[in-house]
Amino acid sequence: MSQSEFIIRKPDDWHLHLRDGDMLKAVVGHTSEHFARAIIMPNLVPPVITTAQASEYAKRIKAAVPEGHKFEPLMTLYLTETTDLNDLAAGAESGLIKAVKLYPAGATTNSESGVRNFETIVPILEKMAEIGLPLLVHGEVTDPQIDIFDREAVFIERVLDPVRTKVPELKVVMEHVTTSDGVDYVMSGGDNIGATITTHHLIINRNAYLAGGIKPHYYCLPVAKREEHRLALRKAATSGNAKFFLGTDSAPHPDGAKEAACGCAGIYTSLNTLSCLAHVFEQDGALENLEAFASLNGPAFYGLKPNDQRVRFTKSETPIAYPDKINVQNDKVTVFDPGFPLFWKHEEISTDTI
Ligand SMILES: NC(=O)N[C@@H](CC(=O)O)C(=O)O
Ligand SMILES: [Zn+2]
Ligand SMILES: [Zn+2]
Repeated sequence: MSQSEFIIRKPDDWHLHLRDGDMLKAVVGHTSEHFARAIIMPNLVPPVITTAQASEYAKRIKAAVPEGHKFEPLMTLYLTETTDLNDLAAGAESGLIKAVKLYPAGATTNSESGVRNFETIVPILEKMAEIGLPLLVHGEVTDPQIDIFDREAVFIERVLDPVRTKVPELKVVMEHVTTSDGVDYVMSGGDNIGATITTHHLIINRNAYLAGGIKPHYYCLPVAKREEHRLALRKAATSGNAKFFLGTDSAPHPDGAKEAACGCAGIYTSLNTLSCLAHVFEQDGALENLEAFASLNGPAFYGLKPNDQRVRFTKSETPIAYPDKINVQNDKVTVFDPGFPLFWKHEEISTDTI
């Protein structure tokens, strides 16, 4: 399909790191400008474990949203082995808590308070299944014996599948799926499993951070895999299949923390994500499925209505300009460089005109 303009419902981001304090203030506008809602990751330091903490964090996010933007943070709790089941159920009941995030301890940024023994959380998962609260998983094992490129596939076999067999009614989202193994597992898993796919995993493979010098701004977790896996993700995302939806996993770190001997994992994509996605979907001849991926499949999985607002995408003749870095206090955050120029602009339009 060759076209230079199209309109979709306003997208949501089903996996987002906003951080806190100065970083939150610096980044939230890049999301709230183009997304109506986002699932907010709870891996702060200290993590967001209780409903009261989530409620306070939601207030700080709302206070940081620039004037004129309408944005709803969808709050999550960080699952620990000592999470209070009653607090979690009450948080869900109140409507504030939309999901619970499982980090295997040590798997990624700020995951030290995560879960070591998966048996301990079974009663919590049973309660979540009962009340229909989704479990969001960072799907990688932490066993040092397992090669980092295999950690997602081994997580499915050792943790995810046994958990789903034990608690079959549990709704699960495999966050930032990166392998064909993950895509196949989700595809064959019935209605109560879905997956988010990031923008960057649709664009980069492992050469991006390893070939021609080490490139810390393409380093994230799960690490981008071989090209065949990227292609499997592209196929899943652009197919329109309701199980797959956008979760940018935009994860800002100051440059100083990434350009280091032990650099942090995370790629900052909020600022140019929608232009990148339009490029990807156009390349794959699937612009008609961008709305499903970015605006329809996520709400359907979460049992929410899609947004009423509309966004118009227009393809410009010349590449669009965007900053390669943003300022945060005394440091910078590098914006994701897709490696090709971007031509798709987008703006919210008045619904009276459609
Ligand atoms: N994706 C990342 O590489 N980093 C995320 C954590 C996560 O989502 O695993 C972060 O919080 O920085
Ligand atoms: Zn993660
Ligand atoms: Zn993340």
